[in-house]
Amino acid sequence: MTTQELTEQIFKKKSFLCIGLDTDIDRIPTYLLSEKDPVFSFNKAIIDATHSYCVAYKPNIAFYEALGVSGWKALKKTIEYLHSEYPEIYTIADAKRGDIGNTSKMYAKAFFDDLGFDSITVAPYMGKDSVEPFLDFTNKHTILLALTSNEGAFDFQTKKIGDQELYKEVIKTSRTWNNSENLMYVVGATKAEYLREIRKIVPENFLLVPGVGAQGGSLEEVCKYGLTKNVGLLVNSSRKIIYASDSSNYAEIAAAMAESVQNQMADELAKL
Ligand SMILES: O=C(O)c1cc(=O)[nH]c(=O)n1[C@@H]1O[C@H](COP(=O)(O)O)[C@@H](O)[C@H]1O
Repeated sequence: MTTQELTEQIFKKKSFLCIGLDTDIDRIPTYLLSEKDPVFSFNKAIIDATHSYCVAYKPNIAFYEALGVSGWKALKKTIEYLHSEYPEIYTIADAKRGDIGNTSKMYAKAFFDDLGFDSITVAPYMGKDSVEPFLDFTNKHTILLALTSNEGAFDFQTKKIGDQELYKEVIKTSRTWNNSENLMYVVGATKAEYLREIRKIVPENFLLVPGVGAQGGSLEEVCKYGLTKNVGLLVNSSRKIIYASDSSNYAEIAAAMAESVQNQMADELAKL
């Protein structure tokens, strides 16, 4: 999906919500465990109930890999279901990959070609030749970790090299790489005030902002510093939405939670 198509969907649905499919077999309603593929059943119900309130889904690959072959099958069924039933939805493989060039190329093929995701999260630590194999793909986005939502972000990302913080160096340098127009950046909602500085470097790029909901980030603050005239934000919430209830009407309750976030987003978009 192109950036333009994503932006059109955002204005159409008045939402820049990304729902994280961090589907944990230990947290889904127990009655689903008797089903053939409990993880897919859960995802399908969540997607059917919430798709009109969001523009993107982000399965976190760890939750699927942890289950071995059955987890990978559930992931594949989930992405195929999205492609066939809701092709307008933008998909993010939260895989946080990145390796020497020929290995990155294989990761890119796995997530873009085989699974058909629109985008993937990538760690910048190994530099240009580890990221460019992802950027080679047309109409696919590479979402580079810039300033993450966790406490450990302060261990390295905000440390200065020369006269600027590492996360700024990552963003600035990545803009010189081949096909850098395919880049988006991860910035944690828990560090919303940093968005003011980040927007000076990347006034237009889309940012994936996780950390509202369970991690306590504020949507209002994120919008204050991060929204652009073309929106430029995908705000992710996982646990707060998908585990809003563990009763039999869990999908309905998740939809109500997603709708309330979408309503706040519609208010923010109305201010543009
Ligand atoms: O790349 C990510 O999506 C990510 C980056 C980051 O800085 N912080 C962060 O929480 N995430 C992911 O975003 C999701 C947040 O989940 P919740 O805290 O449950 O909303 C998880 O899948 C995290 O792995």
